[in-house]
Amino acid sequence: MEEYILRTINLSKKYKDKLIVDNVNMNIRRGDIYGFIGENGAGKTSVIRLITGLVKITSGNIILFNSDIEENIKTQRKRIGSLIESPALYPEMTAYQNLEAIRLQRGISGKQEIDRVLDLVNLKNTKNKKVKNFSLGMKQKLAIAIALLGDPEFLILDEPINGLDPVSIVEIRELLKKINKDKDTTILISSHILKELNQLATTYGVISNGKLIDEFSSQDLEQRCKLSLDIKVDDINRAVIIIEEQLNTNNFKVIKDNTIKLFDYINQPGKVSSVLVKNNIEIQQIMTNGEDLEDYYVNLIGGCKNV
Ligand SMILES: Nc1ncnc2c1ncn2[C@@H]1O[C@H](COP(=O)(O)OP(=O)(O)OP(=O)(O)O)[C@@H](O)[C@H]1O
Repeated sequence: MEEYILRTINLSKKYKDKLIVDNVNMNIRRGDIYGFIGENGAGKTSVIRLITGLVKITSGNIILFNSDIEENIKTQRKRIGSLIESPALYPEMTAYQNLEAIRLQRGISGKQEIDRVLDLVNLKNTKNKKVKNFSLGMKQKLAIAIALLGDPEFLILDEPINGLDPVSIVEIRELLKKINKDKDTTILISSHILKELNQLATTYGVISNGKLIDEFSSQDLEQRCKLSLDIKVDDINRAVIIIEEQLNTNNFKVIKDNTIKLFDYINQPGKVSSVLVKNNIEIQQIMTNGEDLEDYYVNLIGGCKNV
């Protein structure tokens, strides 16, 4: 049976009369790297704040580690490590001192935990450097190290790669993959840049105007974005037989409107149409189809280019 780390049931948040999180049903399984995508202002941070208990739910429910009772959820939240917006760092302190202060605040035992997280985020060699002299990338890595203190089972990162240079993005991506693989840490990571999540996420949730408009696995996404030759014909049953017998392929599926989605012969529409026409099949339309991830996302959220 699948084990869910988090499910939200019609999760909603209203500010004044405006519903900014609108009946969100989210499903995150153990071991998922859940890419939470949405344009600016879509509601990603608001959902994350509801999950982590920073703001009160207007209506709906959260099931966290199989628990949906408010008192238990409070306890279960201790199993979460989170980075939400920029954390308050002590600028006059080093990375080590910042982590030590937070370790003590949170009551996490063992100083060796600091070395562990500093090592993970590759900040061990910053020694006496004060945080005020850190680059944005270093500060972000320190923020992730803070979220990793105590080795949480569920890591929630709100836009952790925002504004980072490409090298830091790759580093953080590799780090997240590593802890997911080594520790089976479940990760929820939000971004408005689909391309960045694409190399990381195993599951996606897409939010737009406060509504979770889609949730799918990376395999689904690959399938949905796959290139195909779409052929609309008058007689679908015969066309299928001809494709199987004369083009020797069953790498296709029949979709709506008498259309066959053929995943072979993509660059040979002439060959496919001539075989069908020779067998008296009327071709009403033939076109290559397929989207890259960006197109897919833009289409999904209704043509919003702000991604
Ligand atoms: N405390 C608040 N009071 C009123 N409106 C709010 C509050 N917090 C957020 N909002 C509104 O809720 C909407 C969603 O904001 P949110 O920050 O969750 O989006 P987001 O997807 O995280 O965007 P971004 O990528 O820009 O961070 C926005 O329209 C925002 O103005």
